[in-house]
Amino acid sequence: MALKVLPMWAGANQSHSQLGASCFVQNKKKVHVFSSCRVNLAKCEILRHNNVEKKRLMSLYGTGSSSTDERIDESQITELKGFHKDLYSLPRPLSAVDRDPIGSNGTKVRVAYQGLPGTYSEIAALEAYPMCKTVPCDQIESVFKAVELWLVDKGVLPIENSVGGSIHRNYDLLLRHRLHIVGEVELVVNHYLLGLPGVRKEELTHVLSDPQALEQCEITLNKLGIVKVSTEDTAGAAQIVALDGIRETGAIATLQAAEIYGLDIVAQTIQDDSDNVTRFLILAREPIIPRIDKPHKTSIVFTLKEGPGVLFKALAVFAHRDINISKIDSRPQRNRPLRIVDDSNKGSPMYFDYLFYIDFEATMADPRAQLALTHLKEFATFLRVLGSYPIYKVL
Ligand SMILES: O=C(O)C(=O)C[C@]1(C(=O)O)C=C[C@@H](O)C=C1
Repeated sequence: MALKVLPMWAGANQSHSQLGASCFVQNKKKVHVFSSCRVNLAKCEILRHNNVEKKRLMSLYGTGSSSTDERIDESQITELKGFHKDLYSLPRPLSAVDRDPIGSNGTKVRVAYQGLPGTYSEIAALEAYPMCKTVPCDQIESVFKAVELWLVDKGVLPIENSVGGSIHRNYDLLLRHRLHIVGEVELVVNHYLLGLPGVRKEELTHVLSDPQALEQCEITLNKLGIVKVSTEDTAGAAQIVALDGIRETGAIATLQAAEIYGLDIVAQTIQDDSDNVTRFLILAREPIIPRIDKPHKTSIVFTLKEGPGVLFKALAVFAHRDINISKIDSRPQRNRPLRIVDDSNKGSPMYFDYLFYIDFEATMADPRAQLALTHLKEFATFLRVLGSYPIYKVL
């Protein structure tokens, strides 16, 4: 078999693992990631095709499995983790491939998202890479694993909403994994109330949806006196309504979900705030080379030593260099250890009083940003750059 090495590794050591990994990606045309039982029916043909390829690659790289299951499940992900182990301990070359993640059409890029087809996350993936192949995952954790294990190129993560604020469990995942933020997308989220064909709003007693979506429609739903029930994602809610066939149960989901699962639109724009915007991050294995010809932002997370005025000092490192801070968030961690991965991808539990997340408007290629972070390190007990990426602008 002819090995084709990805340009990403040019100039780096061409170890067996690197060649293996490159080959793995090059040959793996179609992938699908599920860690448990929810299979996306619309993608079954991909699974069938992929299984043959997967078995061939696994036996080729000594990770052989004779499983007849067509899905890539948790045990296979564990096997593949061993296979990629060496890769993680190597120095990370910067990627020039991804110089312009948002704006290029993203042909052949495979982007993982949580949920079934028709979620807002899938729409965000297509906004970032209009021609990409979207890959549904049953859990947000599987999105991270899919990127880490080279099953896909990118992952999409909802991170904050104009009504609900930061999605803290997703921020925690950023720390537990060692992926890099390479882009962001801001999506205007218009929620639709969906029901079985012919159902009227007055008939609905229960509504299913993702917890964030339910929160964004809380006032409207309370007025209607409808009982809210959480599901994994909005499209999953639509699928349950379609499969269960209970007239009294509706779903809050996208217009796309109504079409995919054959539901009627009972009401539209049902969010409490008409300017309902969710911000998504695009994650990748490698950081991008920050450009200086486009406005960028950098996301960091840090913890501080105890003492009076330390947060003031931390913010001053940016103010002194005229760097605008576009977001600041803190997260108490007092009694809860957080498993944090370091550069060698080894995880260790750490206790913090507070984690501070900051987005500032400069790239890591900007000397002002480098000086600010060097200064911050003087009193930070922990500091990680999550990524430098172009600021999303609505055209
Ligand atoms: O369930 C979905 O459709 C998602 O993409 C997730 C999600 C979120 O968790 O914030 C994304 C956008 C909306 O804010 C509602 C739900």
